[in-house]
Amino acid sequence: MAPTAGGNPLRDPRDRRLPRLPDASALVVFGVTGDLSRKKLIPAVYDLANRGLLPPGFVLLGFARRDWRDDEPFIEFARECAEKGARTPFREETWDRLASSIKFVPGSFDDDAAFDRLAQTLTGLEASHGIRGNAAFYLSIPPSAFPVVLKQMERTGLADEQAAGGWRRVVVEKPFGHDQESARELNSLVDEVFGPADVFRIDHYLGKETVQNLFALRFANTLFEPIWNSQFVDSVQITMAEDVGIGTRAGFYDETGAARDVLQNHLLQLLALTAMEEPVSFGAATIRTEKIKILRAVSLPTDLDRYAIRGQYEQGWLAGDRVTGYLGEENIPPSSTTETYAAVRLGIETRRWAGVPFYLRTGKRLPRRVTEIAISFKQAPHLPFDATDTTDLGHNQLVVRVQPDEGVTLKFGSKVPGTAMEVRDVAMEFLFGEAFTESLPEAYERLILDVLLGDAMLFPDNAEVEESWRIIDPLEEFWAGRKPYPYRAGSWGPPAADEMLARDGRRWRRP
Ligand SMILES: NC(=O)C1=CN([C@@H]2O[C@H](COP(=O)(O)OP(=O)(O)OC[C@H]3O[C@@H](n4cnc5c(N)ncnc54)[C@H](OP(=O)(O)O)[C@@H]3O)[C@@H](O)[C@H]2O)C=CC1
Ligand SMILES: O=C1O[C@H](COP(=O)(O)O)[C@@H](O)[C@H](O)[C@H]1O
Repeated sequence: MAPTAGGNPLRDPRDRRLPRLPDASALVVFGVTGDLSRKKLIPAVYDLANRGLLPPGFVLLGFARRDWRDDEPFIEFARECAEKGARTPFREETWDRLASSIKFVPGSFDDDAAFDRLAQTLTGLEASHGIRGNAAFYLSIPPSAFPVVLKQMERTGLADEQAAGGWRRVVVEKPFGHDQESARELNSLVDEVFGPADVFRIDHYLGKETVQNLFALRFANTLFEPIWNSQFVDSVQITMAEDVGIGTRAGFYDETGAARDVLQNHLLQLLALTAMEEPVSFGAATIRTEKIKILRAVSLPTDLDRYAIRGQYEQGWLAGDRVTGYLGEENIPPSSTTETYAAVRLGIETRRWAGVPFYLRTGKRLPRRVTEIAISFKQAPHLPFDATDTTDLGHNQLVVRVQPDEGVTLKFGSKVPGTAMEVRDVAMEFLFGEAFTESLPEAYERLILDVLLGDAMLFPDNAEVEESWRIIDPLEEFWAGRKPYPYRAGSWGPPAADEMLARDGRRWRRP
């Protein structure tokens, strides 16, 4: 058996399908009553328990400002979240097992005594649940609270592995900073309190199976590599469209906007995975090395006025329902200029990608929820057909559908049956749901498990985060003080975004 770089050479490759079980440990969730925790984290913990992927001696420890004197109300709260949000069926047997390892500590982030109680509770879990000093701290809290919670952990020694006698890790939610400078400050604080190897900056898009499939598609096949470059690729479009509005997250969203919320992280990560070179092996360091090279090579258009478009939704119709405009949403100031849509043309200054535009767009209240990467290939250099109009012919396209309808589509020209030599585009489809019996796990299941296992491969590092802000900061500076273009809820964004592509002789794909 050939040795694999970075892994155990004696390991049978088939063993990779066997589940890995983390050490006995506690997952401490700050902000456990918040939106993310209710909808994603608690259900993901339940799903992991249901799949038998949590170790004996696992504890879920919630920290929040609720007047819950003992564990019971939190256990009830967590049960509701699991029943509502879990992907796998709700089973009393799984729940009973999990419920016996659910704990709660009430407190506010500025309350020293609460953090002291948290530290004591963790120490006590050694005797009651045998967690061996292992704990991961998940900061599912407003980004403005990251520093105070990190400082509390430093003060109480919660991050101190030697004192704990086990591992200590921290998971920091996005957005990581507000710009490059604040990201740098946060990076130095978090790396100082925990040590760089114990910091897991989460970007849940990397936990999606369909995003990881980019590695397989690109590096497990010979088919695509020879054409994955500027000689054959005309352009790349990365779309993350949402039909939802801002929901109950007005305070967070109005301070953040679409570019900081998802362009800086999810979309730039998708760009990096699409464009990066093959890593020498599959590990955190090697993958990060390739991603950072791409992020460093990203260039912004000189003409931001034409190639960086942002918008804000106005009232409109979605799936037959009338929906309010952004300025009419609860708790949004009527004069807000925060964008809910952003589109930009980026370049990648490398030999492989020189001259290939990467168009990125994201928006709320667009017609449907869809995330995809569409790679458009150049037209064949010669078309031997007697057709009057060949402009639309033979633009092959490979579309990686991240969600929904997870899969890959290959578009190519085919002869239309009949006596004439008429060619029309057809599509060849691969659907995860049809090809595999295994269902797709939620991103947070995979990422929480990886944190407990100490596997940082799917987590961006500090350099990636800072480099991403290097790309976003000039956009934010350019947009500051300018009003976003309005667009109707239920439309595909402001007309200025269509004009941006039309200027280049292209148009957005309608997914
Ligand atoms: N929601 C989502 O879909 C996503 C969120 N994220 C990120 O996850 C993080 C959490 O987001 P989200 O859950 O939406 O935010 P929420 O505002 O819904 O929740 C924040 C949580 O933090 C608690 N909290 C706030 N201030 C304090 C304080 N001073 N002391 C103690 N607890 C406090 C809140 O408690 P209380 O209820 O008492 O106010 C609540 O439990 C953010 O960084 C966000 O950017 C990332 C991706 C998606
Ligand atoms: O990070 C975020 O992602 C969600 C969308 O996530 P998805 O997995 O459902 O595509 C987005 O709604 C939110 O604004 C953003 O913070």
